[in-house]
Amino acid sequence: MFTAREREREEGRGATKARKRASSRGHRKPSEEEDGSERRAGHRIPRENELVLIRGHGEVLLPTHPVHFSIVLWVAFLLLRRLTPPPWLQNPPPVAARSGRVCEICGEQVGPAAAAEEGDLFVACNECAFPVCRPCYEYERREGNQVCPHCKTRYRRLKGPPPPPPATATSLRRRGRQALSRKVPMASSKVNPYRMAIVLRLVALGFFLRHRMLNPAPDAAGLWLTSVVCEVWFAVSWILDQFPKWFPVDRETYLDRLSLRCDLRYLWRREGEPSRLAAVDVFVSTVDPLKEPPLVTANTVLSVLAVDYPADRISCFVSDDGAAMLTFESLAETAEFARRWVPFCKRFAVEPRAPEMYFSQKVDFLKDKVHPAFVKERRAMKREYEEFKVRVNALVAKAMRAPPEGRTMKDGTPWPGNNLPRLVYVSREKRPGFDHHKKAGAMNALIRVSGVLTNAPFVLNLDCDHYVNNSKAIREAMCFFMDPPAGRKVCFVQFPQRFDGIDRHDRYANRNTVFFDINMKGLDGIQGPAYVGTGCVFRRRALYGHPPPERPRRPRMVTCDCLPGFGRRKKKPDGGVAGGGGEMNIERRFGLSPAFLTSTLMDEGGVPPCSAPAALLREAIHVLSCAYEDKTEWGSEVGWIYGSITEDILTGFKMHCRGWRSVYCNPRRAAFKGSAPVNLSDRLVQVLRWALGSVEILFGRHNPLWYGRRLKALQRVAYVNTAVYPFTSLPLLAYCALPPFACSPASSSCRRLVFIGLFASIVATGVLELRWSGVSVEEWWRNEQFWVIGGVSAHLAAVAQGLLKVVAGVETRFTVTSKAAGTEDGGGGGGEGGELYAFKWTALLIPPASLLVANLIGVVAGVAEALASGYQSWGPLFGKLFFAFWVVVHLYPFLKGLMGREKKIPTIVVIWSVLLASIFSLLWVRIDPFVIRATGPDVRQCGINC
Ligand SMILES: O=c1ccn([C@@H]2O[C@H](COP(=O)(O)OP(=O)(O)O[C@H]3O[C@H](CO)[C@@H](O)[C@H](O)[C@H]3O)[C@@H](O)[C@H]2O)c(=O)[nH]1
Ligand SMILES: [Mn+2]
Ligand SMILES: [Zn+2]
Ligand SMILES: [Zn+2]
Repeated sequence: MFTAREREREEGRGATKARKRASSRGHRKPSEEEDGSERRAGHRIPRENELVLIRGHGEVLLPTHPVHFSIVLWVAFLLLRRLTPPPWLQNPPPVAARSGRVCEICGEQVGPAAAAEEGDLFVACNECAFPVCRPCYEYERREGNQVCPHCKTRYRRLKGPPPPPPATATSLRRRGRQALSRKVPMASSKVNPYRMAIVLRLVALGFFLRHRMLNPAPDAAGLWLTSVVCEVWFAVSWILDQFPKWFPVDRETYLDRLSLRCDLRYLWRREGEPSRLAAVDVFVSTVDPLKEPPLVTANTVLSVLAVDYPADRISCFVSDDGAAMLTFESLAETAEFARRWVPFCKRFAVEPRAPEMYFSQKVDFLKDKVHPAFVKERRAMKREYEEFKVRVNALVAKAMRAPPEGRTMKDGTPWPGNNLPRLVYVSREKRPGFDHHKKAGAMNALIRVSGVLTNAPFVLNLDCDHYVNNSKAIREAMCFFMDPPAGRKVCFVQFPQRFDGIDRHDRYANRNTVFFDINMKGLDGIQGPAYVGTGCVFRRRALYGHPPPERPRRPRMVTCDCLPGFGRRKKKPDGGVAGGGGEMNIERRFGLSPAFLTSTLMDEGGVPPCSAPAALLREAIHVLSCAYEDKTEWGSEVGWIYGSITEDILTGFKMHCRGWRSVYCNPRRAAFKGSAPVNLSDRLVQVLRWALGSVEILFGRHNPLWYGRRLKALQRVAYVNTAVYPFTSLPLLAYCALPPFACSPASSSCRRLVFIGLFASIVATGVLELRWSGVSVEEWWRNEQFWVIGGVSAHLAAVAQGLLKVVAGVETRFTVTSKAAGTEDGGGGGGEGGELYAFKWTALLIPPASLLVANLIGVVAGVAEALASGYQSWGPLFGKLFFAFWVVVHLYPFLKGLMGREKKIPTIVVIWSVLLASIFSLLWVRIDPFVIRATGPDVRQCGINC
């Protein structure tokens, strides 16, 4: 309820604060420092900390306010259906229903539950309801392997007839105690062959390396040694990548059961009794309104505010790291527009709830929507959104041209009512001389502010471009957190990153499906997925550096109005505060804000009821000051962890080290969607940043090789892989650059066998991996290609920069990726607008371009030479050609990216690469570092017996 003016009054009053604020900038001057152009020059401009609490109210559609409106509708719905819950509230459709209730073992009809009865069908497995007839079931229990053939749950003895009754509201309520989620191991028919292939590949690799080591080439020792070192490194990096994928799992959530536990009671709750769903603070980070257009952030915020969750349990905090007037003003517009948008979304249950994406969907929006008012409302809404866009874009235009007389603050009038989720704009203080720690610093500022203002026990973190695509996403996460025994050990629930607006063929592997659908599922079977920076719901306690609760307590068999193991714990904090607490300790840990310290002690979240808004606000500004974290454990033990620009990996790693587990949640409708860099240069810069962050982790305090007592072994392997993968770029470069490596190793039949075996096992693991994960061959291939492209450019640069940081202390920078505004250039699908072809010069383009040229020259020269010198040289040529070809096909998307739409390679790239390539080949011919000159006339013969 704070308007800008009130805020200024607040600030004016804080006399002590003003003293703390060093020197000249004692009061806020809305002058040229607000200017976008100055801000553009760099993000280090010291800014006053500012915080405005904006609260909107919902549009009244019915006598009740909008949140309750949907509930009222729902009650009516339930009553109409005589308390049979709506389909989405019922169990996930059992497999039986889908397959027509035919036994999956013998093909007979699945009979009735009890011999004497008609009606309900026999259900063998209470977990997944996989259709198995009673005779088959009996047989499986007596002589078979006694588990459900589908989900592998042990069959429980079914005494006599009682099958689970069909779902009714009453029975559902009784089942209210059931698990909210379930781990679904991959079908063993898919995973076991995969594991076998891995073992075979390991064996073949062993033979291959043994063969290579036992057969040195005496006349080309350098070449031989290099190749063996490279091959051993490739083998190691493969093992690091492979073994964490040994236990892949999927998960299933039961939103219906969650609803039942929380919403039904919410429905029938007494006046004033809050919902049972835990509160969630949503953090949205943005930094540069020019690269991250306000409309993108606005859409993300709108999708958060409209999420399918009780409004009083959601607060949205936007971190503006650029302290941009533009971001603030567009946010004020957004809050205003949300008053219409949110009720509309909830009333008609539209998806997604980011208006830009919603209105650009090319689907028949009338399908399945029978509500008579819908068409009219939708049209009106669309018009309003267009007007909103015009207003926001006008703000952007205004920000571009700085008025000479300086800017004035737009005055928000206080918004009456409070039916929307809270929306808070936060811009932390930054000053020269203070490291602001990039995104991690911004997130830590938000977690403190939110701790003071709302203190929800859960926190959702989103990048400004990652909007909520599935309005039930937060509920999905709650299915894991609120599951009594297992949920208490869960520190975060990570959703995969999915993207809009990527070109159809995903030329630069932006979707990252191999990572999100293979590696992450593998990790989920060990200790849990890594945190990837966005689309992640945290337990606040885990962010505060607490370890997981020690002994998981059995769920209490209690009356249904209590949530076992959740919310009613009356115990003291789990001794997480190092050394068991004490005021001194917790101050040293969290800093000197009494309000914040109090909030960390609130076991179930929330702020003390007596706190006055003005005092809270003052305290919120205090915890935003840039010196707040001095001599505290922020960034080292608490909150987002500093020291790497991939703060995400490090933050998740730290939690896993403390013994927490995380969960990977992959609902059918993607939970969140974001934008990815579209053109080659941006993509390379992004990959460079990630790789550099990894190198920083490797050289930092949190080296996964030894850090972390409670990290599981395979999880450690995965983190080691994350930290060392950029180094694979070195052998990769060697392999791509030295064609003579290509000497065919196949001369004796035994060697040939080893080679073929290796090759076959590589193909087999690949194919089987794709089979269990459902990733397509094209996606896999793009990933391989980009592994080479990124490897010989971005990863290489990352290794160099990382070493520079270690040796010379050169600080690393966070280059934000540009986000396309809206979906104009093909957003929802396609994305083949100008952006894809945009060419931006970066030095990262040089190495792959040189390699491309060198290998193309190699192919031509090789063929020419072979033609000149006759038959006998075709053998070795084949090997050379093979590898040159391998390099060229991998770099092909890179070539396409270079050529742009006009299919012309920019001159500068041509010059550079031809130069480098010719220097390189000259060196190669002249000096020939590896090949000791052979005696014969054929001087350029390769040293290895070929
Ligand atoms: O000083 C900074 C720099 C960045 N950001 C925010 O960080 C987010 C991620 O930046 P982006 O340029 O989109 O990077 P991506 O490579 O797309 O992001 C991935 O990788 C990052 C780590 O490198 C993670 O932080 C992100 O969550 C993850 O989505 C954006 O919301 C930015 O606004 C800040 O808040 N402050
Ligand atoms: Mn991003
Ligand atoms: Zn059968
Ligand atoms: Zn089953």
